[in-house]
Amino acid sequence: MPPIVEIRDLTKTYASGHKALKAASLSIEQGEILALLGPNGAGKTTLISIVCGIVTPTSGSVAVAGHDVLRDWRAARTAIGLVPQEIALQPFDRVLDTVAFTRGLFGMPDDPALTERVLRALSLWDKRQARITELSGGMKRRVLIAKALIHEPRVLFLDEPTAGVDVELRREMWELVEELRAKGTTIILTTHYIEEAEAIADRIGVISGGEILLVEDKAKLMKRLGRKELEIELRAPLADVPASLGEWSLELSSDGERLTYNYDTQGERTGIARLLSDLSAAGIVVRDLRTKQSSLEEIFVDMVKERP
Ligand SMILES: Nc1ncnc2c1ncn2[C@@H]1O[C@H](COP(=O)(O)OP(=O)(O)OP(=O)(O)O)[C@@H](O)[C@H]1O
Repeated sequence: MPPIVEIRDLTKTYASGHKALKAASLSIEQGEILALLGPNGAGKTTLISIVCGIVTPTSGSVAVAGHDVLRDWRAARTAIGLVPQEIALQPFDRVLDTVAFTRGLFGMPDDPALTERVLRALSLWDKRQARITELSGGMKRRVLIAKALIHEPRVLFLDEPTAGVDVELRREMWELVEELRAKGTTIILTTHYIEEAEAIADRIGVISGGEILLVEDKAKLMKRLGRKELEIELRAPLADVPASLGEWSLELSSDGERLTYNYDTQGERTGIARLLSDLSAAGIVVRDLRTKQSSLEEIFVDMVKERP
């Protein structure tokens, strides 16, 4: 199946001269949940805004459900729902009208049964006659989601859906995202919360300084997260790693006093017992051992730190 969203060599230079995106490319498969992780100012909102037709790209192309977002913008827009970061709602409108009106904006006839389904799914049905101003922040955010879903988009963009929301509501949102995906909706969310990406995404994309640094299957990334380091402190410094230990791919510190062994915690065996016996057979005396696990957070921070 062709990707539902195809982003190719997308760049955006704002009028200020700021390069918010530098040749970003990304393919999003139908039915997946992709989390875009990145620090403030990385270019996440710019990327989403271009896909949704709110910002014009400087160069590159984006197609949604096979429709170019510039040439064929109407068809592309119909395939997309966007839940923006900022809560922008008319304070005195009623919940039901706000949501139903949005469907009209897409040139679609009113569908009271669908409106009820969407509002019920978001626990807003009891509040349908409330004015926006009478709602809590979390409820307002759910109204934004209802507005984004009411024209039955195939792709839903959530720009930091749980920023400033309490833990309980955050979990409710995650469940909702999972339900939508089960119905076949493709979901792209941006987030600062690594645990959010871990909890719900199928794939994780890391963006920093306008570049997509990595897009990887979460399970694979978790495997990488599962890597551990064993630091072996030696009684006497080594000039080189002996050839008999070649199979272990050990790294020797520049002062020759430490060896580092990387291993996969999810593998059946770590090999540490055999490594220690091989070290002893090579006449190497170990003074101390330390293990260190790299977390997704560390991987993320390291990747992002290397960029300007
Ligand atoms: N309209 C604009 N004019 C000029 N610069 C802009 C404009 N919009 C965004 N930028 C700049 O582009 C860069 C990327 O911004 P963007 O909002 O895409 O980042 P982000 O990854 O969504 O950040 P955050 O996590 O803070 O929401 C930032 O440096 C921002 O200041």
